[in-house]
Amino acid sequence: MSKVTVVGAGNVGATCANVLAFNEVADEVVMLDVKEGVSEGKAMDMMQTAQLLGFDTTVVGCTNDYAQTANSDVVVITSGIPRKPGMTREELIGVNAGIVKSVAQNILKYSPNAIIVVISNPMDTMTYLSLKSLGLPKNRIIGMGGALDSSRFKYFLSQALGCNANEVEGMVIGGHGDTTMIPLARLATYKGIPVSKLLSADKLQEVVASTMVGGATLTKLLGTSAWYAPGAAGAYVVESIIHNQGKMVPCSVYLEGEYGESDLCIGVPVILGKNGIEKIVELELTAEEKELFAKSAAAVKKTNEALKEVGAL
Ligand SMILES: NC(=O)C1=CN([C@@H]2O[C@H](COP(=O)(O)OP(=O)(O)OC[C@H]3O[C@@H](n4cnc5c(N)ncnc54)[C@H](O)[C@@H]3O)[C@@H](O)[C@H]2O)C=CC1
Ligand SMILES: O=C([O-])CC(=O)C(=O)O
Repeated sequence: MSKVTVVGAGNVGATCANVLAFNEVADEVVMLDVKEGVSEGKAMDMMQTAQLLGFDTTVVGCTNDYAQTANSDVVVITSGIPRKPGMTREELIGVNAGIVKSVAQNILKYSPNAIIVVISNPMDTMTYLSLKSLGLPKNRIIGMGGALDSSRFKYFLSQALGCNANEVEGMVIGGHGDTTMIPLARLATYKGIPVSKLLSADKLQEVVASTMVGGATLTKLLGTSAWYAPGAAGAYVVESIIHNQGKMVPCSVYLEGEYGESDLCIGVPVILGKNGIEKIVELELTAEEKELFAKSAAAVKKTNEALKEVGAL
């Protein structure tokens, strides 16, 4: 029996739960929200698609009843407010730090062995907060951002190349912020061919820039932040863990000297499996990439400092 809980049944949480159910990633998916009846309603709505879509996962909704989340293998935290056009993710810290901290503590009471996937923004800082306040081993606290950013990178590359996005490889490391993301253009390929051989330097720079502000662009169009790709990216990370897939996915994880950094959570490639983070992969970066990474880490650390100001740490 495998069980996943998704906390926050809003745009991202409900989409994530829906993808988990549709793909039969777990036997049971529990959605929990503070809004009376919303999780229950969305769970019932999803269960009424089971016959149409042909899945056997059971989706359960509850209003703030953590007993129903008991013994989850993986818990996804999406609770908190999203940004509005013109805002940065970092501006959400004041409201979201308190929400994420209390949710993480409640979760652990009922699922002491769960692996926790943090999605709420500012995600790297919320991952750091969860790790520090729960005191769990670092392999069990994973921030989701790189899976989404890499998917957007591959989308923009495929648009520039005029090819199928499934045939493009690429990774985004660094912080999950408009200015902290590092799309690794040097390592991106189309069917094994470096994209730098197929696109001009200017075009490639355009793709990198579009990827970095991918979330902001959608927020401007939608009036709130995106949810289809974020929810699917959350489900992708959960599936990699629950099905012990051993996939390499950039995730926000606690560094202790890797990439020359320590005491922060930031996006780097990791191998995901049944223990959560099975291994941190250390890429050989160029001097320029190393400099970008150091700058990104400094910015993430600065946001982490605000956790003390808002009384969360
Ligand atoms: N890491 C990433 O790649 C991404 C992160 N996000 C972030 O995910 C978060 C959620 O975004 P959306 O789903 O669009 O927002 P939303 O507003 O649609 O949903 C958030 C839900 O959290 C619930 N909630 C608030 N406090 C709660 C608590 N204490 N316990 C349980 N539930 C609680 C709300 O009632 C609401 O239903 C935001 O912080 C957003 O910035 C969004 C997209 C991508
Ligand atoms: O842009 C936002 O605020 C939400 C998010 O993290 C994303 O879609 O990448």
